[in-house]
Amino acid sequence: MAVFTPVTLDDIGQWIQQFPLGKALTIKGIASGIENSNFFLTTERGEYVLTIFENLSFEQLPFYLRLMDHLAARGVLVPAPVATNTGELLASLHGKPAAIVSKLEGRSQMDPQPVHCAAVGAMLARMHLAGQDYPLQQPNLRGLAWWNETTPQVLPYLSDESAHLLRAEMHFQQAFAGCETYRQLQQGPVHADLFRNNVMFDGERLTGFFDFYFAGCDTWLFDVAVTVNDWCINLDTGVLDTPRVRAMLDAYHAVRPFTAAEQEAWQPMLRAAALRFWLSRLYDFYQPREAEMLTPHDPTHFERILRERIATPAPGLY
Ligand SMILES: Nc1ncnc2c1ncn2[C@@H]1O[C@H](COP(=O)(O)OP(=O)(O)OP(=O)(O)O)[C@@H](O)[C@H]1O
Ligand SMILES: N[C@@H](CCO)C(=O)O
Repeated sequence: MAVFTPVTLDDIGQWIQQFPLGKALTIKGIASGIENSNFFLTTERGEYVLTIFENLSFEQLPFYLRLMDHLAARGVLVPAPVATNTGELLASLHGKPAAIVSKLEGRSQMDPQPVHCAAVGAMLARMHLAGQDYPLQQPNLRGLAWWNETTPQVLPYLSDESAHLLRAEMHFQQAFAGCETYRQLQQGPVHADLFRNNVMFDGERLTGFFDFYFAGCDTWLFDVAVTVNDWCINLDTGVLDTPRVRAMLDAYHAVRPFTAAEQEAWQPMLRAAALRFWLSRLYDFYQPREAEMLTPHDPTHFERILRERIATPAPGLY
């Protein structure tokens, strides 16, 4: 469990009054999650999720919360932040930024079938389109600049073979990010971490995307690649499962058709998406933060996926 900042009902008795939610009735720490402290909160008005942000600042957070607000207002299924009585989406709790968002129904689908992948693909395309007129700008903070900064910090811990792969892939991705095809890719706000544990389903019905705290402005294709690399693979080998890949890409394409530049960039983008999570998992593994009972994710999973994407071409976008 990772509740970094404990909160009791007593702590929030007064605090909750700044929201139009009535009295707080129950609060319960949520066991999963490695970035923030999350709680299920029941008030007189309903069920919500309270998040205390452990790493993001008051300056950084409006980008994420206003994005969720923007998307929710346009019918994309995401948690809607609850504004305070003075219209703020953020409040301070135990000296840290905190927000209350609506609670999504359902649970994560950790063994997705093509029907789930299709629902995710269609909603992802809707999200990209709905984000087009989002006025705030923030780069993907886990993009190429962060990879450049992080690579030398993790290289000393790697075997020769893995270090060679990391160096070679960084060269490849630097060239890719500078090429003409890359420049033609559509960009906008992206989720950037749309793994199975960040989507809720009620049976086959998608009820929402959540955990937007890695979102930023990046290519839409990067978002698609991150999502395919988690939803549409054999988890033991990293090999893509064609029926799930097709279901996700076809459903996306039906809402927001992929472009020729995106088709050309697809194979390197799948590698970029694998590299991003290999690097962040290496970083978390070798530079662990202090946290209660925190288990870092396994970096070798994404090393395996990266090797597989280099070795085997993925099905095309369309
Ligand atoms: N809006 C929501 N509705 C319902 N459940 C939610 C919501 N937000 C978070 N949760 C629950 O809280 C858990 C942890 O949330 P979240 O994934 O955002 O945490 P995190 O610390 O950012 O973790 P990580 O980055 O590892 O995914 C989720 O697995 C989910 O069960
Ligand atoms: N989805 C990330 C964790 C951060 O949300 C990972 O699996 O490495």
